Amino acid sequence: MRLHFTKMHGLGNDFVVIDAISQRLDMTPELSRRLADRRFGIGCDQVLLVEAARLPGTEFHYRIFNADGSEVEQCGNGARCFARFVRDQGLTRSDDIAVGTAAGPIRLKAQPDGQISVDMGVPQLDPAAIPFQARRRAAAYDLWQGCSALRIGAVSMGNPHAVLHVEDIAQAPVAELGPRIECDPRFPRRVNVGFMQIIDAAHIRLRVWERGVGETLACGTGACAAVVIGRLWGELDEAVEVTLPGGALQIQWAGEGASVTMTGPAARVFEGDIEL
Ligand SMILES: N[C@H](CCC[C@H](N)C(=O)O)C(=O)O
Repeated sequence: MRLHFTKMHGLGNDFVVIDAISQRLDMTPELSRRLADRRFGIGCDQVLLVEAARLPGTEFHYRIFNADGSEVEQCGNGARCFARFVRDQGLTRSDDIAVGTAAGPIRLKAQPDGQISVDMGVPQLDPAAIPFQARRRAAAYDLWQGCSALRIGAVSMGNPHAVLHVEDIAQAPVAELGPRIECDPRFPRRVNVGFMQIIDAAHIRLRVWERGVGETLACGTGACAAVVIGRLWGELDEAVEVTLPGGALQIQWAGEGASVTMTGPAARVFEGDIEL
């Protein structure tokens, strides 16, 4: 079976994007691992499927698979690439595209400068919605005890995120703490882990250990999660520039009950066919 794909990225967080409307595709964890494999497949952080709409009021359905084969609820950088893909492929002429995801509908807006703005929905802070095991909701939680005690924020952007504060992003223990927190039993569906250095109230630097992938060059939902937690900690304004290793995203969040808006680029790298 031959499968046509487009390789894309959002600030270096890279994707294999597949039109699963014009191509018949039964995606499995094994197939998504194969496509994501950087030696035996095409190579990417996530595989994104463009499917026919399932919800009234949406134009498409958007599915996301991590490199480890796990299907997940949301991907922010991928959403921007999704918008560019469906417009470039002529699958829509809209510049304001409603898309269904496992986490519910999101809105993708093509900006005149070529960037894409995404309404990422309202962040969920109740532990049960993240999900995260805690007796009650709090702006910060103690993870682990004793000398390895950590203070984290926890939030869902449709997918689960833990956020911790670091003094120097370059020295952040991403490889050491990322996998340990990702698989901590208090996160029953595992978790993405953001390491945030606050530069000032309108600018942070961020590195993210992504659930199911490892450290990526950028994480869109991670940038949203970090701004939400930073605001809850009273340290960030409504509009924040988030600088990740792969580049910068603009995040806006007016506060509890409001949607988070993310704006940034989406790039096409190449198209190809793979024999399966
Ligand atoms: N690793 C994430 C999915 C991709 C998120 C990221 N690539 C983004 O841009 O939001 C998870 O397991 O929830």
